[in-house]
Amino acid sequence: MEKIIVRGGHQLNGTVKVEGAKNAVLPVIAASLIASEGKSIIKDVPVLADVYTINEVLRNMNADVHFDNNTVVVDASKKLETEAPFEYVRKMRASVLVLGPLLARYGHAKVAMPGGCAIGSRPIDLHLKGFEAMGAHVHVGNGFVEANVDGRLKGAKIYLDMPSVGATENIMMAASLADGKTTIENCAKEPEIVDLANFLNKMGAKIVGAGTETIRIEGVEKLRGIEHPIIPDRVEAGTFMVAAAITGGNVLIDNVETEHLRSVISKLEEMNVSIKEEGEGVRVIGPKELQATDIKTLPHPGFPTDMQSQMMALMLSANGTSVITETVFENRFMHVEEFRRMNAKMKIEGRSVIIEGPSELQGAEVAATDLRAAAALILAGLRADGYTRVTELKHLDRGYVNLAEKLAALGADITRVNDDGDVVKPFVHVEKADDEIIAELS
Ligand SMILES: CC(=O)N[C@H]1[C@@H](OP(=O)(O)OP(=O)(O)OC[C@H]2O[C@@H](n3ccc(=O)[nH]c3=O)[C@H](O)[C@@H]2O)O[C@H](CO)[C@@H](O)[C@@H]1O
Ligand SMILES: C=C(OP(=O)(O)O)C(=O)O
Repeated sequence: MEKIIVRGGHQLNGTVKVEGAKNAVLPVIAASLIASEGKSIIKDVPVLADVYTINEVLRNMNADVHFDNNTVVVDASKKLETEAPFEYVRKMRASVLVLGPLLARYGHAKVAMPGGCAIGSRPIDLHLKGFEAMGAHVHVGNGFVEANVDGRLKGAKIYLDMPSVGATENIMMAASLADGKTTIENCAKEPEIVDLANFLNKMGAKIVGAGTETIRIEGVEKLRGIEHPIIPDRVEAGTFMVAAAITGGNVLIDNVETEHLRSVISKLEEMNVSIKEEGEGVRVIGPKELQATDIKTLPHPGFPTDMQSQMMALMLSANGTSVITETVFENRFMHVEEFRRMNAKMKIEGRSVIIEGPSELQGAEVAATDLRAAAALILAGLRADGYTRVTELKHLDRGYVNLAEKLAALGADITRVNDDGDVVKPFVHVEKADDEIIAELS
């Protein structure tokens, strides 16, 4: 089993570049299934396990997919299969995002039901209600969800009980090819929704209002492949901001859209971290003493749940009592037990965690419980006394490109090793054939 070994106590200095956003590229690749003509050329794609997984989902449906040089090219113009089996959905919930495009284009889609995961139960009822409102028959049984429609989907007025990112994306993709107008109210406003709408509009869709709480879509008869660059990853950027802050370092983080990170920047500033825009990025300087603060996760533009565990790592080193309240996912505190192994002083009360800082963090063997927890444990390791060994790196590889190597380049004492203690490169090597990589992921 591979692990990352960090020895704390090194200030980070230098420049690091942020990759394209995982949560933007996955829906965009899924949306490329909708193009019945031409190729979709998706640029600035991060080399992540999740990207290989979604590419495999598409290949399995008979689409031609090539991934090289941070570019994914999808040709979905052939007749496609309309099913996604459990082996992919199990690895990555975002596989359900093929439902909307397939249903809209072929009138049929069948995808394994995603189960819960380490952060909560994560149902897809809002996606399905949206499809039903557009005239689809949805059947859930034998571990699959199957949706059918005779002819085209019909435009509809859809109100989401909560602003689900995935439901907004799935419905927006389906409505792009529906007959008539669709309105999605109380929809998600995340930057990744805007990126997907921009991609679809370039393909010929008619979508207005993405980034606000009402999206209006006028369906068109067909969409064609086009070229599109992916927005920078705001969560990776936020993770490096915390890395600079927790080590009292001075790091220029390049390729950052500060507008997407307002809530994170504002909280870091409350903790005495200095953040200044510089060129296409931000310079982050950690203070001598971090100040405690409180955060509550909320849909965008509120504080993102995907930065909750990294901020928890930072709060452990802050002076005073900090409170984190998680409102987006019901169970995203699995990392608390792992932090406790590092001598963290904190307790869970309902949906909140109370952190009495500063904790004298000690290196320990810890296991990543989900993707962001993996990053958070590494961040805590940058500060802790002695060696921290982080296992279960399959979570990390879903969403971070070369995190250990990027931190090492900034001056961290960090390596990734295999069972024999030999230093390993990250699991993905662009020069390898896709099928070799898939074999490693399985
Ligand atoms: C690939 C991707 O983009 N993943 C992101 C996406 O996940 P994802 O799209 O799965 O998250 P949602 O916004 O849909 O989920 C938010 C909340 O709504 C609930 N819900 C959602 C759909 C539904 O039909 N019924 C329902 O009850 C979920 O259980 C959760 O409690 O947004 C999350 C919230 O910002 C992020 O943490 C994830 O990183
Ligand atoms: C929860 C996350 O992703 P996913 O929805 O793909 O599980 C995440 O990116 O932190």
